[in-house]
Amino acid sequence: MADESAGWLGIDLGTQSVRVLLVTAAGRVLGSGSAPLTGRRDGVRHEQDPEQWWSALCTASRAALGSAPGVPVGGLAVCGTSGTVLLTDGSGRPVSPALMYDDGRAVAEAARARKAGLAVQDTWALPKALWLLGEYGGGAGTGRAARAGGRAPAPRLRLAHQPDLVIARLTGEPPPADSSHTLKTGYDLHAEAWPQAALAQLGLPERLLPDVVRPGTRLGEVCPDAADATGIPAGTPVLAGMTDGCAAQIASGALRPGSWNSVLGTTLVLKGATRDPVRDPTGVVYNHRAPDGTWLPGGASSVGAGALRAHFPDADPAAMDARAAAFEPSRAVAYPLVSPGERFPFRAPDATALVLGEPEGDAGLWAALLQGVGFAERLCLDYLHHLGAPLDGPLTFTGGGARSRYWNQLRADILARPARVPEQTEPALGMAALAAYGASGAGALADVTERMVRVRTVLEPRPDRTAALAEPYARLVHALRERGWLPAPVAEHALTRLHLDTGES
Ligand SMILES: Nc1ncnc2c1ncn2[C@@H]1O[C@H](COP(=O)(O)OP(=O)(O)O)[C@@H](O)[C@H]1O
Ligand SMILES: O=C(CO)[C@H](O)[C@H](O)COP(=O)(O)O
Repeated sequence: MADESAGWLGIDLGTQSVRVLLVTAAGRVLGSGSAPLTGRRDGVRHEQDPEQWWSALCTASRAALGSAPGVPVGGLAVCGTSGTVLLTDGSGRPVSPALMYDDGRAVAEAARARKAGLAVQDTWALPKALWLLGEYGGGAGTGRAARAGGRAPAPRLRLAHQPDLVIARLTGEPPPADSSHTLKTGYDLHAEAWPQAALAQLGLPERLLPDVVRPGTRLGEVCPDAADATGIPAGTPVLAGMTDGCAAQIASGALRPGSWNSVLGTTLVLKGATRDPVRDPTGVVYNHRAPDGTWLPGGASSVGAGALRAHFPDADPAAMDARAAAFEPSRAVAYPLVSPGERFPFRAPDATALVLGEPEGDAGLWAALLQGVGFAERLCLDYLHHLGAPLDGPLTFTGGGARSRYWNQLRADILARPARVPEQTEPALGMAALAAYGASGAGALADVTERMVRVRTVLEPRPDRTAALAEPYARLVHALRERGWLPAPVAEHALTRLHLDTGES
C-alpha cells in the first residue's frame, strides 16, 4: 500500500517503555505513543513482569492512534529486546518472570551450551531458558536439581520470547516465534531448524520450543477483544517482527550489502547488511537474517553512552560537549564499559572499565569518555574487517548518543569515514517498515525502507583530526592487548588499518 493516507504500526517492547509509531509508507509520522515499563534489577539479575507489556501496549497504541483518528492501518509488527525469554503454560500464560536481555545469571548454563557445540554468549536466551527450566520447569521447588538436567520439565510448558505474549493477545492465539528472536535461543538461521540433538542433550525438549517463521510472515489479525483494548482496528494484519537491534537497523536504512549502522544507546550495537554471513569462530559476531535473505551480521558491545549517565547523572550533554571540545584529542584514554565484561569486539568476561591517565576535571573526563566510545566503535569495525566483512557501504549513526552533533563529528573523525544521521531512527519505525514489507509480500526490504527513512545529516571526517586521534587510539589498543582482553592478531590488524588511514607509522 503506497497510499499516503494509510498508516503502518510499529510496536517496540523496550526495556524502559513500550513505544508505538504510526507511519505512512513515505515516513510521515501520523502518531506516536509510549508507556513506561518497570523492571527488577539486582546485581546481575534483571527481570520484568510480562503482564505489564500488554497494559503498556494498550496505553501506547491508544495514544498513537488517537492523534490520527480514522486513518486505515495497513498492518503492524512488534519487536522486543533480544535474548529476553520466559516460560508459559500451554495456553500462553506466563509461569515465570521474563529474564531480560542482560540478565547475567545463566553463566554456567551458557558454558554447558557451548560444550554441547552451540556458539552462545552468557546473556543469550538459550542459557536463560535452561536456567528458567531449573527454577520454574518442574513446578514449584525444583530449583537447582532440575537446572543441572536431573528432572524433566512439566509437560505443558512452552518457551516464549518477548513479543509472543502481546501477539497472542492481539490475534487471540499463541503465535509461532519469529526467527530473529530465536537466533539467541540456538535456532539455526542457515538450516532454518532447531538444533534438536544438541538442545535435547541440554534438557530442552522439542515440545518446549516454538514453531518458527521468518520476519514479516502474516501471523493473523487483530481480534475484536484486542481491538477494544488497544484501539487498533479489528482485522488489522499482524506480521512477525524482529529483535530491537534488527528493528533499529531497518529504521536506519542500512540494508544494502556493505552498509552498516551503529546504534549508540546505553550500549553500542553495530550491524551491517551482507550477502553472506560473517563467520566468526569466537562467536563474538553473530548473524541475523532479513526476510529477503540479506544477512545482518554484527555484535553488541558493553561500551556505550550509558557510561556518561553513570559518571554524570545530571549533566546537560550539550553544555558538557562544549566544554569537552578544549580537551580533544584527550590524552587520558578510556574504555568506557557500562557494566563489567566485554562481548564485542572481543570476549572478555573479566574486563572492567578503563581510564589511563588523569582526565582534567569533569570536562576532561567527559572528553575521554566520548573519545573512548568512538575508539571502541573503531575497534569493532577493525574486528569486522579482520573477519573479512565488507565495510565499503555507507555508515549510519542512530540511538540516543547520535543526538550529539559534537560526538557524531568526533566519531566520524575517529572512524575516518563519512557517517549519516537519519531523522527518525526508533526501532518502532523499523517495525512499521517491516509490516509494510510483509503485507506487500515481495521485493527487497531495502526498497520499502528507503521510502520510509529520511537522512538528516551527513558528516565528513576531518583528516587532521583523524591524524591527531591516532596516537591515543594506538595506546588504547596496546593497553587492551596487554591486559589479555584483545587478541594479538586483532590488535595488529587494528594498528595496520590505523597506519593506512593516517599514513603514519
Ligand atoms: N545529547 C546527547 N549526548 C550524549 N548522549 C546522549 C544525548 N542524549 C542521549 N544520550 C545518551 O543516550 C543514551 C540513551 O539512548 P537510547 O538509544 O534512548 O537508549 P537505550 O539503549 O536505553 O534504548 C543515554 O545513555 C544517554 O546518556
Ligand atoms: O541491547 C539490546 C537488547 O535487545 C540489543 O538490541 C541487543 O543486545 C542486540 O541484539 P540483536 O543484535 O540480537 O538485536
